[in-house]
Amino acid sequence: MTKEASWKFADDIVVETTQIVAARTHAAEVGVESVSPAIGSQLAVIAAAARAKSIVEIGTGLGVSALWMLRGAPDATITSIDTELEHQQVARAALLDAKVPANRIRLITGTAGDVLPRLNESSYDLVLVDADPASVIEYVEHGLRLVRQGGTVLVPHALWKDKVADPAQRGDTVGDFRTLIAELSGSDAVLVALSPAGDGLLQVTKIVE
Ligand SMILES: C[S@@+](CC[C@H](N)C(=O)[O-])C[C@H]1O[C@@H](n2cnc3c(N)ncnc32)[C@H](O)[C@@H]1O
Repeated sequence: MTKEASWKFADDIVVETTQIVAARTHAAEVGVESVSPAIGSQLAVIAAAARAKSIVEIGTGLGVSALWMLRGAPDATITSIDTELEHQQVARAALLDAKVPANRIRLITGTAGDVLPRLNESSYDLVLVDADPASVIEYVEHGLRLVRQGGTVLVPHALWKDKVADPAQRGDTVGDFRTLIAELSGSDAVLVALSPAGDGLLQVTKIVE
């Protein structure tokens, strides 16, 4: 068996809810890349294990990652940022359809770079970083400011289409992911794990305030 077969297996065994399947289909139709089923299920497990009550999501998309995180942490409030109002309208409908109470869904339409500085520091259990990859380092810095001690920043696509691990690959996004992973891995302020499922999931838990 190849690694590809194992990754396909990890995606294929996941059972998604009807709302997640619908959101994923809708996202594909409008060309938005949702987290894979294997990553989504991992997000749910992390959210559940953290007993997350407050989540920030950078990059709502059509709601796939939000639906997964709230499946793991059904009591959580999600604050999700996206530049596209149409994406968020579909995501809100999907979350409501999944019985997430309206008062726990806070969707902010805007640029993450403008919105993140306005959020309170050390106030969130989880921050998911999944918007424009050119700003991933900036968003993770914000994420680590926003999570409480013991909180976790999650970065899907951290292996960026298998390019991060390939020394022959160059480019700003690849370089930024390499820098991010290397710098965080050498930091005493966080615990870091890089899961190779899907397109990679970087998990960064803040252990020092
Ligand atoms: C990869 S998609 C998010 C997918 C979503 N997390 C999921 O798995 O269902 C990236 C989203 O980030 C949004 N986006 C791009 N640049 C942004 C920015 N500067 N600030 C906020 N959102 C941004 C896009 O509109 C898009 O909906």
